[in-house]
Amino acid sequence: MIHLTNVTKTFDRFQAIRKVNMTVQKGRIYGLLGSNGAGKTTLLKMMAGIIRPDHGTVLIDGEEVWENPEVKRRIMFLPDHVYFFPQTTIEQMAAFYESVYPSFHRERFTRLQELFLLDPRKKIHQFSKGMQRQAAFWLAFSTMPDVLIMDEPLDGLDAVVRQKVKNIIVQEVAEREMTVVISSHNLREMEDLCDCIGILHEGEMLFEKELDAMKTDIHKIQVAFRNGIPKQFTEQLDIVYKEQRGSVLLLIVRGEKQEIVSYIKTFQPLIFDILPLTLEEIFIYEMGDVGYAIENIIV
Ligand SMILES: Nc1ncnc2c1ncn2[C@@H]1O[C@H](COP(=O)(O)OP(=O)(O)OP(=O)(O)O)[C@@H](O)[C@H]1O
Repeated sequence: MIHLTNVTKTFDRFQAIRKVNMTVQKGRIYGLLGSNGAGKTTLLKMMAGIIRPDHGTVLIDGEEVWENPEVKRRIMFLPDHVYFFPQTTIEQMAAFYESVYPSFHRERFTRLQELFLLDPRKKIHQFSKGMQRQAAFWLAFSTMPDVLIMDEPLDGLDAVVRQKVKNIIVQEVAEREMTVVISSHNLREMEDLCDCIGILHEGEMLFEKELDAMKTDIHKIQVAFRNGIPKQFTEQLDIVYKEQRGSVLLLIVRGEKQEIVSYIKTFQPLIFDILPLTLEEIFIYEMGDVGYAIENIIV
């Protein structure tokens, strides 16, 4: 389990992370979302023991990560820009990983070659960007990490490789309860992959929730009435966003679906649709709630 308590990080005088609490259960896939500059990379680097927090604790299975080689051997961090030693081949990097990570699995490394289709004897800097990222995944999966932390990891991979990588992640989580933290701006992909979502904004955790619970708690509603919108109609709704288009009222509403349906039906609407929100829409409206401009974004 990963557990962050009151984590704060300041660069010069700029507070990039403010009192963040975050929990990732073992064997779960946690999606860390946030606007540009929200602090995702900074937070992931603290989780991986690369940056030291100014205050607060970052624990993995109860142990502090910072300057703790025992814990760090069980973690694999994939940064947004992958790095290899200059002039090395995948095979040479594998030998290095083998010397550093006791869990490195030689057989698995050989087996994964069928999936990644890269020449392990070729210098990595001669590969394309996407191929270098594939090499990073190949090496990472070969170390059999207990905790995999990834910063926008699938960017630059083609659709086939993306699917292969996602399949391996899901399989590793199911088979040996690997714990995964992943940051991405591709919310559709996160929606498929993650069990739990945390939204970071200006260095603060807005909220973290199970994805399923998040989706059953917020709804998109289209409603129209024969003689215009009744006066008290919106009074008892927890409205996140409201827009009127002609006679149709578009609403984003929080709450339990059945209660909302029963309430709206008492006003005998002419048109009434209630739809779940995608993760992308939830993100947009949650960000709207904290002052991100979201006018005319509804579809
Ligand atoms: N080494 C550093 N020195 C000074 N400021 C930094 C440093 N690293 C990050 N920051 C600042 O901290 C804030 C958070 O940056 P971070 O890279 O963590 O954001 P992010 O959520 O990963 O953004 P993006 O989605 O754009 O990649 C930004 O304002 C950034 O300028």
